[in-house]
Amino acid sequence: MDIFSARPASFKDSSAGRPYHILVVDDSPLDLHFLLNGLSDNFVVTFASSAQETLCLVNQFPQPDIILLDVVMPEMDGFEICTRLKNDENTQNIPVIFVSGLDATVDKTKGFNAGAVDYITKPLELEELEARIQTHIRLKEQSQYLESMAYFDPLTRVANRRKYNEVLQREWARCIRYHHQMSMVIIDIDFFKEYNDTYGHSEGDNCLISVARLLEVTVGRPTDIFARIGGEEFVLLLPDCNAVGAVQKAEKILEILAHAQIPHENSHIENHLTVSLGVATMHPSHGHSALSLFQAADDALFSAKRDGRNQFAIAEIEGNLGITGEQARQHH
Ligand SMILES: Nc1nc2c(ncn2[C@@H]2O[C@H](COP(=O)(O)OP(=O)(O)OP(=O)(O)O)[C@@H](O)[C@H]2O)c(=O)[nH]1
Repeated sequence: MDIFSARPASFKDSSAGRPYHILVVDDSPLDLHFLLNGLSDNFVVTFASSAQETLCLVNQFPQPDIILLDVVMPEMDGFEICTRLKNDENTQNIPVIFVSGLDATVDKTKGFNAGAVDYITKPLELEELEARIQTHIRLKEQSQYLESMAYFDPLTRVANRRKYNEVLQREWARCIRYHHQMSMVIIDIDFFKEYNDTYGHSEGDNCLISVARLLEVTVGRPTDIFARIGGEEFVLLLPDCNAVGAVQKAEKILEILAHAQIPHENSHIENHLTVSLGVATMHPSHGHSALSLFQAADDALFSAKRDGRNQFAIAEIEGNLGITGEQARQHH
């Protein structure tokens, strides 16, 4: 789903461009099978009759949009299944509705405490069930939409500084744990003030969008992130990446921009748009914050600007934390 596209005007238009997928978990699903046949064609239904089958199906793509979960099940009851789904970051956002013959308040409360969004007692009314399912899917889509708005830059649609900061903190901790290196490349457009002055602010905006589209492809792994962290400043964060890999990324970025030839007649150094880059690699450790990696890359960026722009510079980091520029060049 394009996170910036308008939300569906009516429930008929699934934002995923397909019918919504309901996973029904029930050890004796015959009654439900019969009832759910009456659902509109906005939905497709899959059945699971055990905890094991459920935990397998929820991790298959595309994941269910919603789960209808029975309480009384052999081996593992519905409360336990729900708790497991909510404790797993891959499945915690799938809304769970309990569907049960147990109508005591204590059971309903237990269901909500396990993380369910609703608890419906049997016998079921199809119309009410469908209305509740629609409401919960809509609420989930709205909260997903709001969440993505908070994490993406509205102009370029790449991750914003907030998202970058969260990923940086998380990946820094992970690299400490596994003794992996982490690299960062800060990318700053050269003479962007002149670009705006020459072509106008609106063309400047379009230019930022073009640069984002061109450079986001340098993200190679699911843990990498490309973000806009300032007006004309982007960052490529590369967990589990050594200095040689980071230098290769910086070279690739220079190559992409040289190839794109975005006109910039007042750039002072070329007749097309260029960028300067600061590259840093560290062995994350408890004694240092993730900010030290950013600081090192930023200092390197300053050197690249000072030395003439349209180039990268590698951070010189003292001690056993960092990889010196000389080492990176030799490996390369
Ligand atoms: N169009 C547009 N311009 C922006 C945006 N954010 C920042 N800028 C402009 O980017 C320019 C950055 O200027 P400087 O920091 O002087 O940097 P520069 O001109 O690129 O010079 P060097 O970095 O030294 O090569 C300023 O003119 C800002 O107004 C934006 O969202 N859209």
